[in-house]
Amino acid sequence: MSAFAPSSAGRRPGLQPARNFVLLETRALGKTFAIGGREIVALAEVDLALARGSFTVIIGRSGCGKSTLLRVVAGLTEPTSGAIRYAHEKRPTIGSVFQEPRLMPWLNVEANIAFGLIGKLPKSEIDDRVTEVLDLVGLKAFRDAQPDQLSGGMASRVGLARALAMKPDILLFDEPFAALDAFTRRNLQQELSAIWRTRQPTILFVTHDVEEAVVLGDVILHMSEGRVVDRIPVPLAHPREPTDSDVVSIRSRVLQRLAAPAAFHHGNVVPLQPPLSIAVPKEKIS
Ligand SMILES: Nc1ncnc2c1ncn2[C@@H]1O[C@H](COP(=O)(O)OP(=O)(O)OP(=O)(O)O)[C@@H](O)[C@H]1O
Repeated sequence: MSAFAPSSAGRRPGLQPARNFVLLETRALGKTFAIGGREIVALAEVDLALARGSFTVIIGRSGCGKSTLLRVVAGLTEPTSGAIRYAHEKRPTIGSVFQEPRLMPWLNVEANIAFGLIGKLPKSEIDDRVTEVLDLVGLKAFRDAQPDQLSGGMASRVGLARALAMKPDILLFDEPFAALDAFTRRNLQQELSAIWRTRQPTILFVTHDVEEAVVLGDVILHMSEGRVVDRIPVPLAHPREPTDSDVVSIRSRVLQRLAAPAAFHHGNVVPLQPPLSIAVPKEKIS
């Protein structure tokens, strides 16, 4: 599809203002499934705009369509209605990270990470990429380890490294840290935040955890019944700590908005007012 201008100010909550170049945009995206003769509407009408280098977090109740949206954006499932548009002729490359790292048990860490690159790059370049991403996720010493020799957190890091090694235009995360203990989860959040700050990938991240959403995201989209019903900017500088007073205060306001999203439906989006002391990073979506 041909290049398109960044969308104008959020017509519906999933769209964002036109300050950054939009890499991928969905318009009225719909997906229905049939189960036993019954029609299930997983996505009703999703508008979403991913600006290059943005970190968008999706939260919402179980069954509201988050994973389906990721699958449609990843090209793993065809939408039933609506459209996905890209900034370039070519579909952006997309990497996915799931709750279970889905490593191949018969391959060691290096081979798991290199797998998707074999045949696409010369061996020396693959080796360099593996070294680079293992360094990023702090697992250089485990290059030769087998998956069953890793802890859950280490396996998650390998899953993240594998996605990073592909250097995709967009990284999709489906509750990647949900199964981990609080300490490992916090470490991985910090590592992901650092990787995002240094490499600026475009990220779409699904979580049930509001604190995680506020610590990581530039913008939080609330999904309900297959729609984006609220768009909440998080205009805080990175890195963020869960205990930062600004994070705590935005988290509690997000929780309030989750409880009463109707007031913010359909473009009637009221940005959270950050305290005056908060530095709003330049180049970020407001
Ligand atoms: N392959 C499928 N076949 C039939 N129905 C499906 C399929 N995938 C998803 N659904 C239905 O679509 C709806 C949305 O599911 P989805 O997995 O996207 O929700 P979710 O928000 O990711 O939930 P959770 O937070 O529990 O992971 C649900 O009603 C689910 O039953």
